[in-house]
Amino acid sequence: MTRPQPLVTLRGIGKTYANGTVALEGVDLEIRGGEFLTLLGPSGCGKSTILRLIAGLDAASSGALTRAFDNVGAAIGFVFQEPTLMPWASAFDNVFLPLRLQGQSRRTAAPAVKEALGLVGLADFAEAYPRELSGGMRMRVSIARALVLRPLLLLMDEPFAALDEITRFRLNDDLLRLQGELGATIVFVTHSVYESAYLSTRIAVMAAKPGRIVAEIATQDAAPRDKNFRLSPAYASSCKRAVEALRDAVHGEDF
Ligand SMILES: Nc1ncnc2c1ncn2[C@@H]1O[C@H](COP(=O)(O)OP(=O)(O)OP(=O)(O)O)[C@@H](O)[C@H]1O
Repeated sequence: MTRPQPLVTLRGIGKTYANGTVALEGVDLEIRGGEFLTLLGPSGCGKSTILRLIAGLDAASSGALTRAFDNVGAAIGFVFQEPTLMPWASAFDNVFLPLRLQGQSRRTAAPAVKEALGLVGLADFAEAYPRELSGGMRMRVSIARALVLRPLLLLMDEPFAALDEITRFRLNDDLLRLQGELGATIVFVTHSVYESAYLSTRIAVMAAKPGRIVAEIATQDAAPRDKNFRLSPAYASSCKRAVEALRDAVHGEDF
């Protein structure tokens, strides 16, 4: 059986910034349809740089990056660590933005905007302003804005890092539910071993100086992600493998 073509393929990717920082060297990575891939690694190992290259927000210095789709703007949704909402606009208008930029009228876009807000549990908060929402709710609006174009691929750069643990757990569950409902492929950046082990079907562990991938951990066969999963041996085993790979990755440094 032939494997389906990956959505995005990185081959021998290097990235050196203008100031000489070698952010990535020799990165080989395939993003496969339907997977939840986490990039896990210490600060500065190039996780955000990989997302930016995949999204076409920056260009690689060497190697080849190929995508199985053309319209990058419509096919990729991006969620950043900060919700980056327009403070003067309602939740509705924030989620409407990508459709507005496509030239849609508010009235034409309304069903899609309401659906996206509904997907993240904010159907009743369309008219609320960011200042009226909690941190978790603001992040939900940000996710709805990324989903409103129904992207093939969702790139998420430490989206829950600033949230408290309980809110983070809740959003982790919501994200898995959303992925199941939408069938989206997700590439997720985190520093957290626990978050990576909970969410992913595959973890790419990275090391810094230069940024590179040092291990891939498949967690696909772990038990279903229900309320007991965080207490399960499968989860503990994924955490252990990720900790060991990270320890090897930062060998010689404090861990
Ligand atoms: N525009 C830039 N110009 C120069 N150096 C940069 C630029 N962007 C990132 N870097 C450097 O490239 C390296 C990788 O950065 P990147 O933000 O991709 O890492 P990261 O793993 O996402 O880090 P963090 O977890 O702290 O967000 C770091 O050394 C960073 O300082």
